[in-house]
Amino acid sequence: MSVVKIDIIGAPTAFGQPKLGVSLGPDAVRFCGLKKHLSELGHDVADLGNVYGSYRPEYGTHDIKNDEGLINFEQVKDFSERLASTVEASLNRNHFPFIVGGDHSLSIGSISGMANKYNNLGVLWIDAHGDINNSETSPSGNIHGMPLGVLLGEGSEELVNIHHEGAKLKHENIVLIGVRDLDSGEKTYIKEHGIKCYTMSDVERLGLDVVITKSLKYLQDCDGIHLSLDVDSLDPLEIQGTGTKVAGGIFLSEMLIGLNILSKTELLVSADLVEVNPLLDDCNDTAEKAVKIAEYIFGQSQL
Ligand SMILES: NC(=[NH2+])NCCC[C@H](N)C(=O)O
Ligand SMILES: [Mn+2]
Ligand SMILES: [Mn+2]
Repeated sequence: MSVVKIDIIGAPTAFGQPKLGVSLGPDAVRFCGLKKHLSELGHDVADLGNVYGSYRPEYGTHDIKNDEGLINFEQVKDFSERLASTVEASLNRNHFPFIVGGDHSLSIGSISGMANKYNNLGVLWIDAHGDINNSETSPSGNIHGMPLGVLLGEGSEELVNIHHEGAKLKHENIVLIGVRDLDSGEKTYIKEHGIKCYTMSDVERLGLDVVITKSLKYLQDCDGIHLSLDVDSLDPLEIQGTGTKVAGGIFLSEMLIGLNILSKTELLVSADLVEVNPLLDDCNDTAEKAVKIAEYIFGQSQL
């Protein structure tokens, strides 16, 4: 990757899911030297601090469901608006917004913030989950299981219209990678809309390097690519500190091979790194690994 101006944007939201601690993710990752490590790769790195909405996640409000069954709806909406504005401002300075979470509902805000500049944005979604539910298909009401659904224009209109009206992504511009725990409504949705999907079995069969190479080819006509990486895509044997672990995931060594390939494309314009929860972690080990992942996104290599 050529040298970029990286804006680290902390997105300490926890409203998209029920477990305390994920709002501490951005600081846990900072404590492992995120800024220093990215700077050592030659990039010009600024840490913009954390984005806060009007509600503070550490006080915990995981009990309010709206009429559509969405939990913490007002909080997620409010946070997403703020994050979208911060991301857009970063883009307007021609910087690379690097959003560190926080739960995965934050991608509603981050990707909405990209959509004014990129009207043909590609997304690589590396995750154990599809996060493509909507108010109808969600088994839980947790909005971190719905960001892709929202960005594709499904479900709650108020969430769909965040930052500006309408869907922010096209079905043909999304690639799901490493998924192994899809809800039945998600499976139907993916098939009906022909969404490109490399399941965990595909990753095992082909290798993550081949999967990423194929994905980049598939997205080659996009005007930019956003990476959204949920740390629960990794195997729980290596990643303790995250809220919805699923066995049989990607190992860190393989993730780094894939990211090394990704880092070579000039189309990569923004990224989210989400779901690090230090309260579920073992001595901040997951945050350490998240920093390693961040380094490889920005061009680190073993030699
Ligand atoms: N970003 C995540 N970890 N998402 C987990 C989602 C789990 C489940 N599919 C749900 O919708 O509730
Ligand atoms: Mn996940
Ligand atoms: Mn996710």
